[in-house]
Amino acid sequence: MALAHQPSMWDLAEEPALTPLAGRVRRRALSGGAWIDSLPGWMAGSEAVLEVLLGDIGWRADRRQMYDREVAVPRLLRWYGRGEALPHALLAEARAALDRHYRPELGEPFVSAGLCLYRDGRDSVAWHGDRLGRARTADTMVAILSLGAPRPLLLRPVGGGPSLRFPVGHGDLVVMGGSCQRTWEHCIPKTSRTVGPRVSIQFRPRGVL
Ligand SMILES: O=C(O)CCC(=O)C(=O)O
Ligand SMILES: [Fe+2]
Repeated sequence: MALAHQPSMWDLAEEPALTPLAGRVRRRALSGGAWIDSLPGWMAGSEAVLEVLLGDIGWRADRRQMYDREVAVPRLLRWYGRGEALPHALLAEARAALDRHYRPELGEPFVSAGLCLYRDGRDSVAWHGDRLGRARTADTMVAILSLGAPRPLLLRPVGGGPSLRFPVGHGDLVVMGGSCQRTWEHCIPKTSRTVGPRVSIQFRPRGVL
């Protein structure tokens, strides 16, 4: 894929590696039984992993019906279901590390990995909760590893209220938990700034979409 991509000075030199989660993840309680965990720079040297993901891993340009016309989804997608090999060994390690850290609280493993590629500032995801599946009625977790150019992940309570802003890129981790998918919404807004590509990897338990 021919994407103008300027490797970042941040993490070019390092070998990619995950840093520990225990004792370093910070939790912020939100209203309505939701919470968000964050660990900036969870994956060090993530530029090398980004390079692999920006290659030909089967990215799909989806289209969806909007009223009477079909429009392009403004980002590329690649979905990895249970048992499907992930495109970089460190992503499998990331899922295993999340599983070890969160299993006592979550009670089940993270199984799927949904990848989104935001090619530039025109790519985005509109306000939504991941509540097509079980998260519509039950508490769960969605863990997001972000690689590449930071973009703000915004969260706001369903029904309105001020939004929170988490800039995510370069190996940062955020985990949305508790009732977050049904009592809060999240989005990645478009920006007119010049930004490089960002890839987000969302790890979800079975039946959470
Ligand atoms: O890019 C992100 O970090 C968020 C993506 C997202 O919310 C989704 O695919 O459901
Ligand atoms: Fe989402």
